[in-house]
Amino acid sequence: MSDAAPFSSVAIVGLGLIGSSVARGVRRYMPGVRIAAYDADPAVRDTARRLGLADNIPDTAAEAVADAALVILCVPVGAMGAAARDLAGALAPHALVTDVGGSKESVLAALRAALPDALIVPGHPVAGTEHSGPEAGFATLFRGRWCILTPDEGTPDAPVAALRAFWEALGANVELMTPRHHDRVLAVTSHVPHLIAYAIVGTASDLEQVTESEVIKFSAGGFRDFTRIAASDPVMWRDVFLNNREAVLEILQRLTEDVTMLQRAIRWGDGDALFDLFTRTRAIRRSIIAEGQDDAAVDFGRRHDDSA
Ligand SMILES: NC(=O)c1ccc[n+]([C@@H]2O[C@H](COP(=O)([O-])OP(=O)(O)OC[C@H]3O[C@@H](n4cnc5c(N)ncnc54)[C@H](O)[C@@H]3O)[C@@H](O)[C@H]2O)c1
Ligand SMILES: O=C(O)C(=O)C[C@]1(C(=O)O)C=C[C@@H](O)C=C1
Repeated sequence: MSDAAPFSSVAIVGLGLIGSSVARGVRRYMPGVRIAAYDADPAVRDTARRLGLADNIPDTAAEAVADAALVILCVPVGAMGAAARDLAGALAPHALVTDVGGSKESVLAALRAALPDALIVPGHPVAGTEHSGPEAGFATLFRGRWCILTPDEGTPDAPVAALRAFWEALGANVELMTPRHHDRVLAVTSHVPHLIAYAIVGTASDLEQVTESEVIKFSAGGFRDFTRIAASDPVMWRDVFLNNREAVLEILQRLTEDVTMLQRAIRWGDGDALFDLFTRTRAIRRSIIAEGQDDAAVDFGRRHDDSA
């Protein structure tokens, strides 16, 4: 185990974009930490073995987690319960169980129900791409990104500190919040934006007056950016919406009111209302960049820079 590594052995369950990025990150930033991994899909296990993502990739989840000090569930949020049930009775004593799911309240409930005696500290690295699968991951995915942990109030400090140190070793900045607050924040910053992208790309492809070839031909700029988001994994996003229903519906209601306001401004030629809103939104974009959080370009560089 390297000096900095907070866990001597980790088991990763689910070897898609996020699981394979964690595996690559552990190899690069915590050399010496033993990695075991499992994926329910045999083809993914084969690919992961070929890529050398872990020291051991057995054919059952129970074997993968048997000796792990940290178990990280990296499966779609709707599969968390099933993945956790596969581990029941197989966890090492004192193992810490965490996850990377994009919604937290329902995931925590599913993990608790499946593993009532386990020490669980849920997590969510707010970093990703529109790609999925074991070949899409890269070691630097979490660098400079936030990772949100949502421990219970009663959780002892030591495991939370160890998990914080783990994500920091992968390059992330860590913040703690309640699962409920997480779900409300992410509904605004991630979930509804994805829904809007899915909706506009679906609308464009349904338009009768504009042919599909025109949509493709003229998809520069704005629409093209939406198509990147709308190419994100259908299973992952179906599960996120079904598991963060309440917060997403609340934000959608607010959005609908704001869109109606814009409709009215356009109809009545209220240029000031449009100008004021667009000025405010431009300022938000600029403050995100000033905080170093915009990095389509940086990310592109990272992915191409990443030899792992
Ligand atoms: N993609 C992103 O941008 C992103 C970012 C942050 C967090 N997340 C979260 O990470 C999780 C994984 O997302 P991803 O993008 O890596 O998805 P992915 O589709 O790339 O990988 C998911 C993997 O989980 C496996 N799997 C499904 N059910 C399983 C089970 N019961 N047991 C074992 N393996 C199982 C699948 O075979 C697949 O290989 C999701 O919960 C998602 O919300 C995703
Ligand atoms: O950059 C992207 O492609 C993402 O969609 C990443 C993104 C996000 O919305 O910011 C997507 C889902 C997550 O759970 C966390 C991060």
